[in-house]
Amino acid sequence: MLKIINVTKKYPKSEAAAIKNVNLQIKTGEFIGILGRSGAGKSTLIRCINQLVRPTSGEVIWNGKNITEVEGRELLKVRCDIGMIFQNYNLINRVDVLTNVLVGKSSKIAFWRHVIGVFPKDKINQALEALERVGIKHLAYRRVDELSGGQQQRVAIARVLMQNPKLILGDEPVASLDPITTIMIMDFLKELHEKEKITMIINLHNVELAKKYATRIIGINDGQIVFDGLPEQLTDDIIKKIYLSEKDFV
Ligand SMILES: Nc1ncnc2c1ncn2[C@@H]1O[C@H](COP(=O)(O)OP(=O)(O)OP(=O)(O)O)[C@@H](O)[C@H]1O
Repeated sequence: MLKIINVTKKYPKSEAAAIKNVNLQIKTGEFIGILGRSGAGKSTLIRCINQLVRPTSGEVIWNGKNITEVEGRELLKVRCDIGMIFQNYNLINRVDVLTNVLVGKSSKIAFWRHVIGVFPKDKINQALEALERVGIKHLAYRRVDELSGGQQQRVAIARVLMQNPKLILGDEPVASLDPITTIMIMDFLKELHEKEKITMIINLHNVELAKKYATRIIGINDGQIVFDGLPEQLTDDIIKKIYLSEKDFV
């Protein structure tokens, strides 16, 4: 489904690469938890998958095609297949939940179509259905900035579901949530993964969460993969290998 071949990303003006020669193969139906300390390169890695960050070198093969140079409509199609949820939800504040589900943040045209009231009825019904699936249809006409963090993350998930994604990327989607809401959101992602066979690649700060939900864990340290295995293989020594940096020993 997804192959990451020798991917390196070096941001302009930074001395070191954020990720270095990363190689990964992800199969349909996996639930991947990515672990690593702050700055290890987790966000960069998942953003290289949907091309929000363009790799400096290497290839990202999505369903047989190298997407590192894909642009325009073709890139939009890839981003439809690969939904993404974020720590800060990435919603349009001051507008209602339904509008947020109907339009992506990047889709200004879709936003104006809504403002002038020309969204097709079937799209509205589809959005309401997505909200029902995440359990917040009753909030459809509330402004998103009046909702709790957990409710806002559900709106973001409903928006992604509108795309019928084959893969969902999560960039620390529960990092801003309290423990109970975290479990509710992670349970919901697991349910989507199991019932709808959506592949998940989720960055997580918390080892226990990764062990509980992921079918495979990838550990990144200093831009490189230092562990790739099953949750039960995550021993204390491996956790140290993921979280301790060479700089800690200097
Ligand atoms: N846009 C950018 N420009 C320059 N450097 C960047 C940029 N984004 C990230 N970096 C650097 O790349 C490295 C990896 O960052 P990244 O955000 O991928 O790590 P992370 O593991 O997701 O960290 P966190 O858990 O704190 O979000 C860091 O050294 C960071 O400072």
